[in-house]
Amino acid sequence: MLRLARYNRWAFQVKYPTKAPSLLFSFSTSAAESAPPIRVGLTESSGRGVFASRRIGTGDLIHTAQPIISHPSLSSLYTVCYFCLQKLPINSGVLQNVSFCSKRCEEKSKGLKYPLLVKRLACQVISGVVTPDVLDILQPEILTSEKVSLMKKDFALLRRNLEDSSIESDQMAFVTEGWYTAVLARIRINAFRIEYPGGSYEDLLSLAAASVEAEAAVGNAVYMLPSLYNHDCDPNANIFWTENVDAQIKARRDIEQGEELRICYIDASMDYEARQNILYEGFGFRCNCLRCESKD
Ligand SMILES: C[S@@+](CC[C@H](N)C(=O)[O-])C[C@H]1O[C@@H](n2cnc3c(N)ncnc32)[C@H](O)[C@@H]1O
Repeated sequence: MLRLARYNRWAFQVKYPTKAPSLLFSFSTSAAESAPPIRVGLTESSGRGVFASRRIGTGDLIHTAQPIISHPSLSSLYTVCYFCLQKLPINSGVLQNVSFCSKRCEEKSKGLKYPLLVKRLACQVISGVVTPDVLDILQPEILTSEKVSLMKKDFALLRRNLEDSSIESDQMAFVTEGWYTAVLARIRINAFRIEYPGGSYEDLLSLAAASVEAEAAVGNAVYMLPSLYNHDCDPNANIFWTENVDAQIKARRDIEQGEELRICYIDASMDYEARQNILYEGFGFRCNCLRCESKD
């Protein structure tokens, strides 16, 4: 999970509903027939969380999820579809100069190409795909006043960028400093880094190139339901991507009804101190999982 956040004390006014979202879930036919075996509820000490509503077996697909917003990483701009992040075909060793894998993806993205999730979201709102408050339900990062000042500079750039694109002022009336910081505060702690499992020769080549450029991810995306999963350093569920931006969540072991489902936000092979530091510095919380409580 991409977590760039620093979690400091600055009273940030947010709309933060506790109602579970009911949109943007999609369910595979191999998952439960009608609804996934989960419910969203309150945990004792980690805010909202996702719980098993019935027993789930090891390896079961719990649900899949489509993103609210996504964008390719800069090194993948021309190698994956700009909308669904699926790898683009390679033609005789030369990458085709296309950015969408299909007409459908091109139409769904309305042809818009912006490198940042927040700009992408602004464009989606302007083109009527989503409403400006679509991310309000997600937990925001708590921002320092210094961070907000920095964001304001970026905000001015975004406004200028939209004005330069000849977008009518009433169409972008929602693009205020308040909207920008609130959206970014959510993106920063809820965006996932999308990496595909390496397999083919091309995958290995691009992985090698990516490690030189320190960017193995094909892109980033924000989802609704997956953002409600809390972290565990020994998780009982995994989130992963196989060929495009659609996420899959699977059980890593048998899970009893009522048990909280948790995924791992970081590299769980690190030691206790390193994990705690990364989770605190980057994600803004002290991990309360069993593994951390026993300082393993
Ligand atoms: C992506 S959100 C997860 C959903 C969140 N609990 C909510 O109510 O929206 C990440 C936030 O959940 C809390 N959290 C997640 N895992 C945690 C853990 N292992 N220990 C303590 N807090 C945790 C932290 O506040 C963290 O910033």
